[in-house]
Amino acid sequence: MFDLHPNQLTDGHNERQLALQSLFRTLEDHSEGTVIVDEQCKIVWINARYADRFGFKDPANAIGKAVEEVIPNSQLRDVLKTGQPILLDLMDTPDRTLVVTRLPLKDPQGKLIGAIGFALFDEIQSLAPLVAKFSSLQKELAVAHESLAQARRAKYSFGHFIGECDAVLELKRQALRAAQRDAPILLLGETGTGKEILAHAIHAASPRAHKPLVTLNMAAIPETLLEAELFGASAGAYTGADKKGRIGKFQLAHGGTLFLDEIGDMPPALQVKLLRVLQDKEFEALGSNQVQRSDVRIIAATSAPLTKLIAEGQFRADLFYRLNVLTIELPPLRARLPDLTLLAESMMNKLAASGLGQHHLAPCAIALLSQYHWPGNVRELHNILERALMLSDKALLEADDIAPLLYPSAQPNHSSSTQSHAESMQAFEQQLINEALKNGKGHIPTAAKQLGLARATLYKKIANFKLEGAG
Ligand SMILES: Nc1ncnc2c1ncn2[C@@H]1O[C@H](COP(=O)(O)OP(=O)(O)OP(=O)(O)O)[C@@H](O)[C@H]1O
Repeated sequence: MFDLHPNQLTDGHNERQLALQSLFRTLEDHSEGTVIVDEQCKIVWINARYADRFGFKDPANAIGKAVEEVIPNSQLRDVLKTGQPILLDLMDTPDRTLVVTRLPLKDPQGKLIGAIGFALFDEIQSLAPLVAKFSSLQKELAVAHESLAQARRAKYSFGHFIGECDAVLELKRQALRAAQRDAPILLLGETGTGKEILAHAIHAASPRAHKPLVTLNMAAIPETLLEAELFGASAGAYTGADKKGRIGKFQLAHGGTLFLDEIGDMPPALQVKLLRVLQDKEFEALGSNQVQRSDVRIIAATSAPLTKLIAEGQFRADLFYRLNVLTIELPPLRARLPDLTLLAESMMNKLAASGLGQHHLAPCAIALLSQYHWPGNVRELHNILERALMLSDKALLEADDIAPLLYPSAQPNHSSSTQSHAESMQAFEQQLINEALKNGKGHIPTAAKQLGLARATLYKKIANFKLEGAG
């Protein structure tokens, strides 16, 4: 195909020139059409075959015309604008789709002087398997994007936050007002008081509602992975599975809201980086020095005593002041007992729908629940009711059905009647911890939450008891 004579190849000066000429001739001979335009995108040359395809019997009649007057869907003007080739593309013509290549033409000094287009072939059918695969991959991608977007929408609105007592109405008023602003929000409250529901509701009521809501729980991710989880990692920042790089939660939440749960557990080094994002709206991915802009609204939550953590040097005061702009305190369940019946009935309705049968609470059961101190708050109420429903067939639950679940140690335990008070208490605590670990499938932060204990306290207790499966 390349009609170079072997002697000509030994001439180093001519080699490149000959190769270029030969390449052009080969493409010209074997393509369906060739067109060359000048820097104004006017046709300076078109071969007869190509001109004929567009209704010009004599190619000379196409010369001097703007390329689009002859080839309506030509993109050669884009090549002139960008100076970049379009190596492979599909172009529709009135009778068929062509596979085309478009290249910029430059003079020896590199100045753009025009562009050249080749219609490589019109046998689009030969590309059918490739095109079919491409369109099926595109469809799969669209489905995956949709389900990801679904996962990043708010799951709860203010309607899901059950409660009508004065404290809760005031809480909802504050949250609704905060939703309209763009400053960070800090949600404070004991474990199980509904901070996560409220974060979702705030996002759903904010002007960012149609953008993603992304959540990261600081206590649930090992410290070594947190930075990449939050800010992303550039390719090569890692070895192993993540060596391709990673998109961080800040990028995923772009335009929307980032909910940072258990902010009190954020490692000090990351606190500095978060502070910078809050101040300057800038950050860099792990292993990259490229500065990225962040348009993310932060909602942070914690059940930890932040002021105590600051005093102990575990939480930065400057970060606290940045976060502590719109602060909302969620009251514990024991401070909103008027809502207990409403909460319990709503939970029992949901549990009934999940197949546990419709139950109600007798006044004596409600009185008993109202006396309890609820260290695990609304989450604990849900657990107690779920267990009561599983254990009883009665439609109307009474105090006797609930008491053993609230105060198991108060129940007679004949096998341990010879134990001292301290031994009984220890056995009881061990049993509680074992149960929480079982419920949480060995996950210590989950078990700690259920028990209303700090993680560090639970670790210590487990070490003392030498519990099996503490994981
Ligand atoms: N006001 C409420 N109405 C209905 N359900 C609630 C309410 N508050 C909490 N819950 C339920 O209690 C459980 C715990 O709520 P959530 O996770 O929002 O609490 P949290 O304060 O974020 O807890 P933690 O600090 O342990 O993460 C969830 O199942 C939630 O649905």
